[in-house]
Amino acid sequence: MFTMDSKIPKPSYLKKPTGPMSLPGNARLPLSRDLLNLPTANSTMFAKGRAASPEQRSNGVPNRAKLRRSRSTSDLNRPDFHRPKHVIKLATIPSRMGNINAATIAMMASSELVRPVNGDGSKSGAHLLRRSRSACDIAMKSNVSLASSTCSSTVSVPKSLAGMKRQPTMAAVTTTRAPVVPAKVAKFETNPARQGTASAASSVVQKGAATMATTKKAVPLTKSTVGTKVTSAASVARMDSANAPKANGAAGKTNAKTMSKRIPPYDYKARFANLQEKHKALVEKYERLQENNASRETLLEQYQDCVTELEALKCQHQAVASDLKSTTEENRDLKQTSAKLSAALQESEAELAQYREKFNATNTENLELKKQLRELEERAAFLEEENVTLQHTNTRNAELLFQANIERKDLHNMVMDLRGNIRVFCRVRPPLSSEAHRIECGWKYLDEQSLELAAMDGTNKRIDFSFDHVFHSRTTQQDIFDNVSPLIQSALDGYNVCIFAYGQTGSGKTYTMDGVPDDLGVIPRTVDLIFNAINDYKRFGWEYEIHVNFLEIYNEILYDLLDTSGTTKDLEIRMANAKNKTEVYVSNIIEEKVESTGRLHQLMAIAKMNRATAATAGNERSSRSHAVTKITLIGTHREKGETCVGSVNLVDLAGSESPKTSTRMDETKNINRSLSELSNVILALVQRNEHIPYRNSKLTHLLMPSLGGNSKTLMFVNVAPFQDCFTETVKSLRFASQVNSCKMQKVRKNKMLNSSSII
Ligand SMILES: Nc1ncnc2c1ncn2[C@@H]1O[C@H](COP(=O)(O)OP(=O)(O)OP(=O)(O)O)[C@@H](O)[C@H]1O
Repeated sequence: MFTMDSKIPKPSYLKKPTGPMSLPGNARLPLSRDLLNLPTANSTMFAKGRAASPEQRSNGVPNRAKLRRSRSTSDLNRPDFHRPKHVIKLATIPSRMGNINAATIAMMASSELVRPVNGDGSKSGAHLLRRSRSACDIAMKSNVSLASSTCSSTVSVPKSLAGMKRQPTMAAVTTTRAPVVPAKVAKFETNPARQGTASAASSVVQKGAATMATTKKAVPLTKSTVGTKVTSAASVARMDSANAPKANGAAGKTNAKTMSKRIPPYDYKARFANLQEKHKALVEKYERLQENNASRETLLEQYQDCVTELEALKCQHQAVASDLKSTTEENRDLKQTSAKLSAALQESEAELAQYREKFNATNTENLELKKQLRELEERAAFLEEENVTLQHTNTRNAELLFQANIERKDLHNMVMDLRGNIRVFCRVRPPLSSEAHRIECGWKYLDEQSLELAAMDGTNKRIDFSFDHVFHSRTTQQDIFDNVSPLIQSALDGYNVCIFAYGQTGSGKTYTMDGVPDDLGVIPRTVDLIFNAINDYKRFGWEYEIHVNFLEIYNEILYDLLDTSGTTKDLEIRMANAKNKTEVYVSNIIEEKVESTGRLHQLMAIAKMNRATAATAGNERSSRSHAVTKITLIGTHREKGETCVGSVNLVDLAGSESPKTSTRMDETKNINRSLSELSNVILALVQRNEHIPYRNSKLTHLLMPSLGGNSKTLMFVNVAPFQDCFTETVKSLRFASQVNSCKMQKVRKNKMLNSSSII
């Protein structure tokens, strides 16, 4: 039986194995007898009890030593079993311990090639053997768990493996877990109880290969590397599985021999032979282990390569992770941008929808407008045709109107001729409020053209006068102008018109001609009428230019009333180069072209300020000069190529004054003389004398074109209503009555006359 504590001396050539098989520190290998007691069927064997020894089976007498060992072995599974404190805890020994084949250890133990040694090198006692057997049992049991733990640690402890690459000691071997896994699995393939563990290990290997394959998908591993790993793991598994039956077979043979043939202790020869066989088996085992170790070193190198490659893959993984992170961030930014773009797109779509609605509305409106445009175009075409027709009609009507206007002018002139080329209007002014104390003459207005003047001096003297029109003291300025305006119309038709006021000082001449601001006289009303008339004449195709000058004759000297320079100019009345020698003009006089009523009124105000005035017996502000306002009207009809030039001479004569009452005799004499010359000229015209004394005075010379021949003359004879003016009144009325009775020859219209030659 087992003689682990045999006293047989060891052969000298049997030495304790050193080197790769030596155990470090206090670690020890289990004895062969312990290994022989390992359960071979299943782990429950320990629970069922101790296996019977051959001695027990043969004679039933138990060996006490065996019983103690058996009990010790079985005690491992007993709940009340207590492990000695100084025994090394084999559970913490790395899996390399489990790589030692049980049969090999048994052989070593039986041949005492390996004996447990304490730390001090002394042989262990019986209790150590018991512990060794128990430890071996535990180691056997722990192989199951170590198998899985080894598999699980193949990846998690690569560095420890790297450090123990080439250390054949048990400690180094035990830490080299990853390559051992297949061999361990192979060792237990013969044990049915451990086949499950082996298959689990195989599955672990397959899982490892699968993991590598998965890693290949995730990380670009080289195909050859993965294949080498898997192949190496599989080869180790195959190799160990191939070796395991041999080792188990050797151990089985030894056990069988030991169990079948008991070598007596004294049979040294047999024991030596037995030991030789065991030695031989151990040597073979050792060689196989060397081979396995070499393969494991290869595996370690491959593992190192894998680790290196794994580090590279980690670097790649980090790079890929970094790329993934940046890509993720970029993806996030792109998502944000995409969200913004989506929102903007939605807004744009909404806006587009609004624009489409507007477009549709506008399109509809456009269609409607096009329809209206077509209608308007048709309407325009129709109106164009109608316009052409109307233009023809208008042209014809314009021609008719032009001819009618000519006829009207002729008729108007005929009427004027019938009324007389020189007409006389008599106007009696009313007494002023300040003149209530003055005695009036007896005024009896027989009709519109005659009156009876009665002296209120007690003589009862009555004198009848007839004129073209008699205006009593209550006659308004408008009534006066209504009777004057036909002559202004004649001026627009191309005739020379002269309107003057004759009478005693203070009789109302200036009032009649200029008027007062609240009640305008003939001259301003004439200006307004002219500008209104030329606007109407535009419809007949006539365009008019208006030229104006203001002249004053004071003491037989000519003055320009528009000259505000203060210098005295030499104004001379000169004859125009004309056939009839009746056309005159004034040299060096300012003649302004007027285009508005306002401007003409402005010039009239300037002339009025420059006119000489002084107080007289009959007028506090008497006009002591003859004022002549000349308005020249030049009409042009471009279509007909006709031009007509007319003029209006508006004369406010200085008032005649009795020398008895005059304080300025020279002035009065000049005034009275010029008025007398005017009377002579008019009487000469009336009497159709051959010689007309125009040149006897500046006034008659200036008015020569307007007093005879081509002219229409209107004379206002103004009289004061008072008895103290009776003599001067009768004198004026008699002169006027004489003028009224004269017959002037038929006048002719101005044609194509030079403005400078017309006066
Ligand atoms: N028809 C009238 N109605 C009311 N007042 C009038 C009328 N005629 C003249 N007068 C007033 O009589 C006064 C004298 O008239 P005005 O100055 O016109 O006389 P005259 O003939 O021009 O005198 P002179 O010859 O001295 O210049 C003025 O105060 C004027 O306002």
